[in-house]
Amino acid sequence: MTETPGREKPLYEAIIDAQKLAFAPLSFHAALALRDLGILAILADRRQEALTAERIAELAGLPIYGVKVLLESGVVCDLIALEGERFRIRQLGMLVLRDPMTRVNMDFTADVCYRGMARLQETVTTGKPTGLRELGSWNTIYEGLTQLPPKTQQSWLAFDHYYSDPMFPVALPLVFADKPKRLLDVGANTGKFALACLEHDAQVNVTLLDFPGQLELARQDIAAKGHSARAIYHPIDFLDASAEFPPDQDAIWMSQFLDCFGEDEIVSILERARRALAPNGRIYIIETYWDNQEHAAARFVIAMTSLYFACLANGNSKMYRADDMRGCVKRAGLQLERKLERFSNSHTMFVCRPA
Ligand SMILES: C[S@@+](CC[C@H](N)C(=O)[O-])C[C@H]1O[C@@H](n2cnc3c(N)ncnc32)[C@H](O)[C@@H]1O
Repeated sequence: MTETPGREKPLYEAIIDAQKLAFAPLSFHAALALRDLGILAILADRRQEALTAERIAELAGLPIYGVKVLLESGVVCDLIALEGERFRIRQLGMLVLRDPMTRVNMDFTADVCYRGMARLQETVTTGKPTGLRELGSWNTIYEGLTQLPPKTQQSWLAFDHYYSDPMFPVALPLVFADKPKRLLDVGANTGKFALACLEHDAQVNVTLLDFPGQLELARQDIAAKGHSARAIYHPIDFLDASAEFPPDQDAIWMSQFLDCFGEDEIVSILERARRALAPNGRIYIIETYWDNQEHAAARFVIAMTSLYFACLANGNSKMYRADDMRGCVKRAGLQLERKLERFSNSHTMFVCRPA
């Protein structure tokens, strides 16, 4: 892939961008405080009338000094406009307050990544997820997912689900066009896709593969919806290359899963998936490739997510380019039967069969 450099910005704009980077952790916390202390909501609710700092402090029930500090940082960060002595919310402030993607990303950054990310340089030099120490003493974040503090776990799950859930209804007809009777959900997490499959097709049996804690959450949700009879829970550590998958699967589903592993691990997982296929079975790999995005915001979010994988998740995984995954597919003895590029906003589906 060749990146064509765009025209350079004027120097004065680049100087401001450089200062935004220099102060990024501070402006991040200012935006978070403006959001979570209710100041942005106060401004949004009274968008027609600009408010003085004193009035905002009064409405928020906060000391005037801190409110002024936040408001003024919000002004230079373009969240808030200053009109004479009064403040009014701007478009960026509205996005921080109301845009679901921005909220999910800010919560994930604040609750999961923020403290650990200060160890990024150590991660790069050692290849270890050194930031994970801030959350717990596991080798990977996945081992500890169900033991994270509630707010951290909630922000992790919200981030995961935000980028998966809307894709499931688009993917279901594609996967079920082949009428699979046995489907394996590899890295099933809390069972959202497995549950969607069980509700979509009354004939399908689904086996869920993940760590035991995640499977227990899935088991509860699937039982609550009355589908326990067609669900099998198979605890596994995918890093154990000798852990084969349950065989004779018509469809093997891997959604936003392979990005949790390094390339050699991906090849090992795909080889085991290949061996678990029934004669006409297919493997469905769904990923968001950072080099294959329509919108600059999606490309930015996906590329930044690699820093989380490095520093907090496991130290050797990342968001891949489509060609990286194509290479792993080939190494695992599979052929790419179909490639559905951005079949659902940011997601690309590889449909694979044994070569
Ligand atoms: C990013 S989530 C993807 C969840 C879901 N497939 C989706 O589309 O949202 C990755 C899942 O893989 C599981 N996982 C990662 N590494 C694992 C390992 N070594 N053994 C077992 N499960 C693992 C995690 O527990 C998590 O549930």
